[in-house]
Amino acid sequence: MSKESSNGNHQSVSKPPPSPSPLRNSKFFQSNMRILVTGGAGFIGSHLVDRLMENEKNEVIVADNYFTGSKDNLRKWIGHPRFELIHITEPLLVEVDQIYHLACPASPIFYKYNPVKTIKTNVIGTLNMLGLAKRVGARILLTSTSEVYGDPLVHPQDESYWGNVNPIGVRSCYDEGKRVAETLMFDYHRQHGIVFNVNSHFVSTWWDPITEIRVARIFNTYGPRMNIDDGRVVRRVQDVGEPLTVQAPGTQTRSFCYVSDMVDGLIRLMEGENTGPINIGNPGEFTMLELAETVKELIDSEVEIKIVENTPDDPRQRKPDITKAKELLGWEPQIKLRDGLPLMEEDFRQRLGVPKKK
Ligand SMILES: O=c1ccn([C@@H]2O[C@H](COP(=O)(O)OP(=O)(O)O[C@H]3OC[C@@H](O)[C@H](O)[C@H]3O)[C@@H](O)[C@H]2O)c(=O)[nH]1
Repeated sequence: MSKESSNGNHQSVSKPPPSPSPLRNSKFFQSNMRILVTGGAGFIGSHLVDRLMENEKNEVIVADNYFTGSKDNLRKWIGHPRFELIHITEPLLVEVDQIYHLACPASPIFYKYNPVKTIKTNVIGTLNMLGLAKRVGARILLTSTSEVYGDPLVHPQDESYWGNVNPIGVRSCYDEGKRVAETLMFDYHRQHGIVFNVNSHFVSTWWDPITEIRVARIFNTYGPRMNIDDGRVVRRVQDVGEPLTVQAPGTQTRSFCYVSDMVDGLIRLMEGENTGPINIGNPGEFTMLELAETVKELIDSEVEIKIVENTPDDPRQRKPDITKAKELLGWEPQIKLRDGLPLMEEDFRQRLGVPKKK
């Protein structure tokens, strides 16, 4: 807000800052952090909720439409006094301090199933969450994706790379959707709360703070609680009793991050001082054939590896440069693929009721 002064410059108008809720400062009410997690019933979301709930000062609200997530993932928190679960597809009116915005189908088979819904989730969903963040002054973190790099021509990918995305391809509902979501995040950040005078000098507007944003570009993630029907490669190569389907040519690469490492990176980003975008992923790079061979070696030595047809626009290589995450967040992944795969397999066997192979 600004007004014209006698010398023609815009001056900031004095307006008292919003006073914090009296309850927050009361000695009987600990200053809890109220955190919204969209997509919190999903694979990464539910692990994030577990970690946030471990802190007794946090109250967690999950908003999910259960398209790919499941209440089952949050079983242990349902009914907890610091936890709330909302079934939602529409704009949301809540008072929160932080928003982790994860909601979006992430497996290619799911996001390509209803591409219009996918892009709407990324564009309209992110706009709604930014509107909420702005209204209540919450810090918002977007889980963007390594798919913003498309079929990358730079390897490994660092955050300064603009990507190589087919804007009209079958994956673009997700890739371009996330790219727009990133744009919205930075536009809100730049636009809101900044007032310039006529000489283009910045005038601080402490009562209307800049929307605080955090953008994580997350790379392929795996671990317990992935949807049984997820269809992503780490899930598929663990289909008990089924051949391991490797999509041709099998030389394409991915880098797989265990879910607990991912959650740790997201929380560090949220709590830190950097907007990002920051790559969160494990730089250990494998071809899909190497992945299948590793599963064969660790989990089922008799399983057949079958080469099947690939899908359009499949990125040929992907590996995060995590220099920024290391330097700015003090983060790097701890769990190697060889250690994480058996943990994931154990979870799948338990959920499917399948005995361990001798
Ligand atoms: O059964 C399968 C499935 C997939 N694949 C191959 O495995 C590779 C990885 O495919 P996935 O379906 O697991 O996931 P993608 O890497 O293509 O996309 C993922 O990227 C990062 C995230 O943001 C998303 O989770 C997702 O879009 C691809 O090269 C694919 O061709 C197989 O070889 N066999």
